[in-house]
Amino acid sequence: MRKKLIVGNWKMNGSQAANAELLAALKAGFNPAQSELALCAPAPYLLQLQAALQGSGIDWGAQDVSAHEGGAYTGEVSAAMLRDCGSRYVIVGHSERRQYHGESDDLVALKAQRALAAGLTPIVCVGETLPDREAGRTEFVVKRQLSAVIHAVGHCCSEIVVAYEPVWAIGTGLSASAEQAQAVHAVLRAQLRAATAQAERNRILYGGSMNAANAAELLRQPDIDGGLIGGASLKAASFLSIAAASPVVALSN
Ligand SMILES: O=C(CO)COP(=O)(O)O
Repeated sequence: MRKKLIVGNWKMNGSQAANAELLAALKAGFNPAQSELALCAPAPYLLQLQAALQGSGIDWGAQDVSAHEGGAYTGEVSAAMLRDCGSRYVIVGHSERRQYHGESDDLVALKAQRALAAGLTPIVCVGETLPDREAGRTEFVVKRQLSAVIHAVGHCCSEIVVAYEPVWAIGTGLSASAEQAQAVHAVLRAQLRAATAQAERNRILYGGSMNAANAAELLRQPDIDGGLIGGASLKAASFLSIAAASPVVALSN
């Protein structure tokens, strides 16, 4: 079993003062024997995370990255800049970016490629909307989204993290059931296995209303390797209790 990876996606939340409090509490409560922990913060706070978290065992990263390498792209943040701020991870293709910023599968794939080239681990989000699920299109949609990334990153495929985030479960308080999530994770694992001999290394996270109450059951599933947590990552107590719900793993990967 892979050691669980619990990632907080702060989305557009935080302030220097609130972050300082949250980071101090997380550092004090983090138990590296239980899980790996990472925080994906708004870009202006990455240096604050670097200063606070260096040497703590907690990783950090961003929530988006430019598809361009650098130059005249006003407002964009490059993968190299994120790396320069000590980031290990970057989320790409979050449904909020796909939905509100029109990000296509191909753009997300390019961003994943840029991230890997700069030494970052992309956390590639996939997930169906409620109409997709109701029309029986869940598998088709998530496979199409992941396929674009697999195609773009080629032999680096085993280095990505995948996050299955059903859009209907995000911020709604209505998590997918452990069975629903595991079924989709198994589909994604099979897709990764077909693309790389090292698919057992890939972590596939679940995201969508994961909280202290439902984390243990979700994290017990064989293909759920961790969580991508929104709302519940903004409070130290709830985020740490999700991390503490990770099953104990004898051998880390
Ligand atoms: O979008 C998410 C993480 O990326 C999930 O958000 P919530 O945990 O708030 O549902």
